[in-house]
Formats: sequence, C-alpha cells, structure tokens
Amino acid sequence: MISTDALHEPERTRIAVIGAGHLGEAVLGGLLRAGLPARDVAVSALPAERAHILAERYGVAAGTDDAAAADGADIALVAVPPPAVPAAAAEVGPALPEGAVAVSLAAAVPLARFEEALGPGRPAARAVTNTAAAVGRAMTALVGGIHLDGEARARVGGLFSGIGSITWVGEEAMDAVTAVAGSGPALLYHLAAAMAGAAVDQGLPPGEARAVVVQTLFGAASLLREADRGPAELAAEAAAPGGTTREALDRLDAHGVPEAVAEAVAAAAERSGRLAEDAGHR
Ligand SMILES: NC(=O)C1=CN([C@@H]2O[C@H](COP(=O)(O)OP(=O)(O)OC[C@H]3O[C@@H](n4cnc5c(N)ncnc54)[C@H](O)[C@@H]3O)[C@@H](O)[C@H]2O)C=CC1
Ligand SMILES: O=C(O)[C@@H]1CCC=N1
Repeated sequence: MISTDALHEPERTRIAVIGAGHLGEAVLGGLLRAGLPARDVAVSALPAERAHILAERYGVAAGTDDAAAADGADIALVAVPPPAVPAAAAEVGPALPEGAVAVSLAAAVPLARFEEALGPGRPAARAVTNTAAAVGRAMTALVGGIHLDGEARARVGGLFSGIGSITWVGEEAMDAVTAVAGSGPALLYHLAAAMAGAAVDQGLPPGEARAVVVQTLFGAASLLREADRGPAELAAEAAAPGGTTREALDRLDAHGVPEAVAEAVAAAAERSGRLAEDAGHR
C-alpha cells in the first residue's frame, strides 16, 4: 500500500544558518525549541570543530561549507561577522534554490551590499535580532529587500515571530535598532551584574542575590510589557514619597545615569554607522 503520509505533511521550511557563533547558535536553538525539526536545518560554522560541536548538540547537519548548507534551503540566515558578510553571501546566493530568501543578521552591513553579493534577483532581508532568540524572546527588526515579495516577506516574518517579537522598519532605523535591540540585552546584563554585586555587598549570599535580581528583572520586564502604563509611571508607582526607591532613584539621577544610558545607546548607534563606513559600505 502506498503511504499517504507525505500528502499530509505540513509544508516544510528548510533553514540554513550560515555562521553559528553566539547569535547564530541562539537563533538555531530558538528555532528548534519552537518546533523546527532538526532534519530541516543545515548549519555552516567555522572552524570544523565548531561545526562538529553544533551537530552533536542539536542533531543538525553541520559543516564548514556555506554553499553546501544553503543548497536546498528555503531561508538562509547569514550570521557571520560584518566583514565576512559579502564573501559568505557570494557563496550562499548562487547555492540557494530559486525563490529562496537570504537574511543577513549582521550589524551595519547595508542591505544593498548584501543583495549585491548574493547575486541578481535574490529575495533578501536584513534583520537585527538578539540572543534572547534562544528562549523565544528575541526582538527582531526587519528590512525587506527589493526582490522580497509579499509571500516571502510573510515567510521571513513568520520565522522570526517563532523566536520572539518582530517589527518591519526602514533601513535608516537600523543603527538605532542595533543599539537598542542588538546591544540592549548586554546593557541590561551589565546592570543586573551591578545590582547583584551590590546585593552581596548588602549581605545577601551570591546565589540568593542572583536569583532575586533575575526574578526582579523578569517581573519588571513582564509588567512593563503588559501594563497600560509606561516606565515612568511604573517607576513612580514603586517610589513612595520619602521611601527607599525614591532614595535610590535620586542617587541614580545625581550620578547622571539616564544621561549615561542615552550616551551609551548613541555610542552604539554611532559605532554601527562607523562599522559600515570602515568596511567601505557607506
Ligand atoms: N551577538 C549578538 O548578540 C548579536 C550579533 N549580531 C551580529 O551577528 C553576527 C555574528 O555575531 P556573533 O555571533 O556575536 O559573533 P561570533 O564571533 O560569536 O560568531 C560568528 C561566527 O561566524 C563564523 N564565521 C565567520 N565566517 C564564516 C563563514 N564564511 N561561514 C561560516 N561561519 C563563519 C565564525 O567562525 C564565528 O563562529 C555579527 O554580524 C553581529 O554583528 C547582531 C545582533 C546581536
Ligand atoms: O556587538 C556587536 O557588534 C553586535 C551587534 C549588536 C549586538 N552585538
């Protein structure tokens, strides 16, 4: 009897991850966690030992050949360092099947440069995402290329929606988005480390301090996401007149912390612009 399983198989989306370092692995892990079958993923990573580790860890096909990973993929995610993007794209573009989409996850590299390296007519997009993809909580900003039609746009949007939230933006917003969505998690980890260290100074055991800080950040982020009030109102609600929170907020303001955060974000955005200039992309 002929098996009809194939007739009932939901449409597959085969994914290539080109360059699986910190970000590529986070996205890979998030996609698998969201239900993408490992058999539908091909990874290209350097050096060969890294590819071997990823194959063992995730049960995916992994090697060092970008074109081999892209061959047969519906969507190729290019997560190599910015200077390596043009060469990787030149391998990936010709290897992808007709209609398949290439997405650059690299900071700074303009979409037009990525499209040029992929070759003529290739549907493409640029994404800024972050390592919270690993737990399905990424923030991803997407820019669509000139050959990305509505169907392909929906496929790319759907893929990134599986690992967090998405927004489509104009490319002029990408330096700012890179500073906030890309670099932002590290700013918050930096803050978390300072808070945990301070809690230890105040007498909490390190394990306890970490657990308290993590749940506090998680709770605050969750409330911020769900409440109908913004961050200033939520801060005011937590700061009773003459109380402890007011004391702490006043100290942060006296040290210019809001200005320092603004300066840090501006520096990251400016660095994103300079990265592109240094690589001759602007
Ligand atoms: N780490 C992060 O949180 C974020 C990173 N990005 C972007 O993602 C890209 C990767 O960043 P990270 O993962 O942090 O760097 P990483 O250095 O951890 O990973 C890059 C990986 O690409 C590999 N590689 C280089 N050329 C390759 C090629 N031709 N084929 C296959 N693999 C190749 C390297 O061996 C390395 O393992 C960068 O373009 C960065 O701007 C963007 C947003 C956030
Ligand atoms: O630090 C970087 O350059 C990358 C891009 C945004 C986050 N990480």
